[in-house]
Amino acid sequence: MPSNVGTSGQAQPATSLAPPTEQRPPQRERQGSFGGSPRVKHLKPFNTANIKILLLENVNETAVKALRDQGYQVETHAKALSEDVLIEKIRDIHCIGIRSKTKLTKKILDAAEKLGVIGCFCIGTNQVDLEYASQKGIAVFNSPFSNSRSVAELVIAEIVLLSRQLGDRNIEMHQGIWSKVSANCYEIRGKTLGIVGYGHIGSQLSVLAESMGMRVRFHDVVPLMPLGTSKQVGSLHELLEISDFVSLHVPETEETKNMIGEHELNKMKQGSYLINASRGTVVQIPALAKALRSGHLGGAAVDVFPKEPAANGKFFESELIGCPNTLLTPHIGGSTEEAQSMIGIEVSQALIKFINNGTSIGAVNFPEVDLRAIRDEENSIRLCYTHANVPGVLRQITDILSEHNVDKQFSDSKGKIAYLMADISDVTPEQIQDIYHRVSNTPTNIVTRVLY
Ligand SMILES: NC(=O)C1=CN([C@@H]2O[C@H](COP(=O)(O)OP(=O)(O)OC[C@H]3O[C@@H](n4cnc5c(N)ncnc54)[C@H](O)[C@@H]3O)[C@@H](O)[C@H]2O)C=CC1
Ligand SMILES: O=C(O)C(=O)COP(=O)(O)O
Repeated sequence: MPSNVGTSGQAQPATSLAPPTEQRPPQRERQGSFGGSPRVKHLKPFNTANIKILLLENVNETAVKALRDQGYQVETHAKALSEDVLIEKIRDIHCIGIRSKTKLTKKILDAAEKLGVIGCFCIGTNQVDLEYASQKGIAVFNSPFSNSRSVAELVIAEIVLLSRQLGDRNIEMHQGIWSKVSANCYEIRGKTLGIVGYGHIGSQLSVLAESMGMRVRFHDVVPLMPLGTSKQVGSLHELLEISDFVSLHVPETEETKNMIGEHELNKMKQGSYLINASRGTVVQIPALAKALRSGHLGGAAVDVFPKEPAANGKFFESELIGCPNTLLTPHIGGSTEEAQSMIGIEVSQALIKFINNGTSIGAVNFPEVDLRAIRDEENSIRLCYTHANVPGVLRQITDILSEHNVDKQFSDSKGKIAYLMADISDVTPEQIQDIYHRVSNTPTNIVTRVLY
């Protein structure tokens, strides 16, 4: 992170922590003071132009604008970068924004010398080594539901398309073939939709499907409130056996990898349909291709693949190409103007709050910590301390801060790490330097930042 946003125990020069008044950011806006409530300080890093942000995979303009408006240096790329280029680029940056394609592995994160925060401008965070990121004190944010509606609408369309074999009819017409058939074409009214994973997308789909007259059943690993007249069933196998359509909406985890293979496909009804807009690894593609070619399944719609091309125009290969009544889409479930614009706003705001204020609310791999606004006083600071979650740390911090006026403090832990925020008033530049130096040199330090 930038000069005043220290990393891993490296003491920063005094000037970077306590700039002279004339070097401070312009006087910040002040919050309205109903009933004489105290003015609040809008924290900002010392020099926002020092903060370098790399945005990949065509992250929406709403995010680019919001981040540039903060004064950060923002570099954008329309595509994912190759591993070699990414390793080079990530070395020097403080924040990276990605979508579902960029894999932030241990190797890549190890190359990132200053990285403090990652923004996934999508729902899935499986492309990031979350545990390793937290060990390195890197917070990861995503957009948990801004594209859920777009995915649910796509699936509704696919249910109708599959049921009427529209994909195949469309291909035939473009080849000049007139083939008017009604055999094995159905209305969706009264058919059973089986949803696997009844979270944001699955439950939204449930509501839309019922409004089209479908009967909805779902399977999830946790008991959930069924919406409308839908019902949760006892097991995945039970769901597969009773459904005319099965739609997958689970995250990529160890448990969901290869969740649908030959055995599961055989459990599905003769002539039923499978839809996968979750993650490519959830379905075993050779088994699905076999079930489609044999006619056991009536069709499938697949939006996500175990291996996806890195960019538009690159070659796509799959055993599913040419299978009957099979709709293949290039991972566009969340690709609508509405979703991308909302995601851009939501994730950029989370990144700005973390960089400027230390707020980790909404982080997927970090303890969620926030403090009410800091008092607008010249000599007040906010300490943000990410540390190993072991006994005795708070005692050390209390010792260091005991000579100062701690206005408020909050800390929380998640797994192996913990995160503490403390607002301290009436500190001189020398004292700020001393606090920073002592805290960042504690044996449990992962990242220490001082904001003002
Ligand atoms: N195709 C696309 O463009 C998009 C794909 N996605 C994918 O869809 C996934 C689901 O998204 P949301 O609904 O927002 O997630 P969510 O987290 O709201 O819901 C996921 C649900 O799956 C359940 N679940 C987890 N493991 C399970 C298992 N083994 N068996 C049954 N249920 C299980 C969870 O309990 C949860 O209720 C995302 O993780 C992402 O990978 C999301 C957005 C766009
Ligand atoms: O939101 C998700 O998890 C998605 O899969 C959408 O990914 P994308 O932003 O289109 O790369």
